[in-house]
Amino acid sequence: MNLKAEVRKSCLTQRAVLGEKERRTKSLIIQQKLRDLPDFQKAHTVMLFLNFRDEVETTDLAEATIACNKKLILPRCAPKGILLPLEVSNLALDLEPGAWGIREPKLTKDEVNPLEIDLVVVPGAGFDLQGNRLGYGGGFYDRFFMRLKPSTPRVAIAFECQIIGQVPIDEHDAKMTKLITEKTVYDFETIGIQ
Ligand SMILES: Nc1nc2c(c(=O)[nH]1)N(C=O)[C@@H](CNc1ccc(C(=O)N[C@@H](CCC(=O)O)C(=O)O)cc1)CN2
Ligand SMILES: Nc1ncnc2c1ncn2[C@@H]1O[C@H](COP(=O)(O)OP(=O)(O)OP(=O)(O)O)[C@@H](O)[C@H]1O
Repeated sequence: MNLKAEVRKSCLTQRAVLGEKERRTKSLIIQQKLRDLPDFQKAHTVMLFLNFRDEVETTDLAEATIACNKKLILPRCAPKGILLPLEVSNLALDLEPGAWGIREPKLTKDEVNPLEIDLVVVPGAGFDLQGNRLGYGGGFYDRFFMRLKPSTPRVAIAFECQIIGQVPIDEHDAKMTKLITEKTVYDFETIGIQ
């Protein structure tokens, strides 16, 4: 197994240790921290993801985004590692089980221009405190980040137990601007500015 795959496995094993109840409680805290962020409050168009497997739960956040009249964008996996950003206005009507059983927008939903997105909330298997991210190995988000405005915040959400000393990185791996856990908000933009 290569290094990324090995580290990914270890991060996912750590995350799986959390019980259902613990994950629910921590997820509520993380979602609230995200809602408190100026990046979120200022944003008109927010791209979230809907959780699968043992990820931070995000359904409440998605509902809240719609309820405060923001444009909600959710990703749909397309061939060749492409992520389609589709607009969702109703979680009960606009979704279907997609790739890997992830709740994804139906293909009939409108595709938005990535340049219009004000904030991207990012999932991941593991993170380090230099802002590096390890995903599931599809390369979906790294390809997608290249289509955003460079100034669009990329805010990862994860449990504290998914943080490791150093994420193995390649040239194409984009850094996060922030990472929210149940413990705190790590801000990687200010690094090097102080
Ligand atoms: N909730 C959520 N949605 C998301 C992501 C995510 O991380 N979380 N993604 C973030 O990118 C994309 C989906 N990416 C995925 C990439 C790989 C596998 C997967 O199961 N891969 C195989 C191993 C493949 C291999 O080793 O080559 C597996 O784990 O069995 C699942 C999702 C888009 N949507
Ligand atoms: N911007 C890119 N352009 C071309 N290929 C890319 C790009 N980003 C990633 N890839 C390719 O995609 C594959 C998976 O990359 P990587 O392991 O970094 O994915 P990941 O960040 O873990 O996955 P994800 O973003 O789907 O959660 C690698 O083979 C990598 O070379």
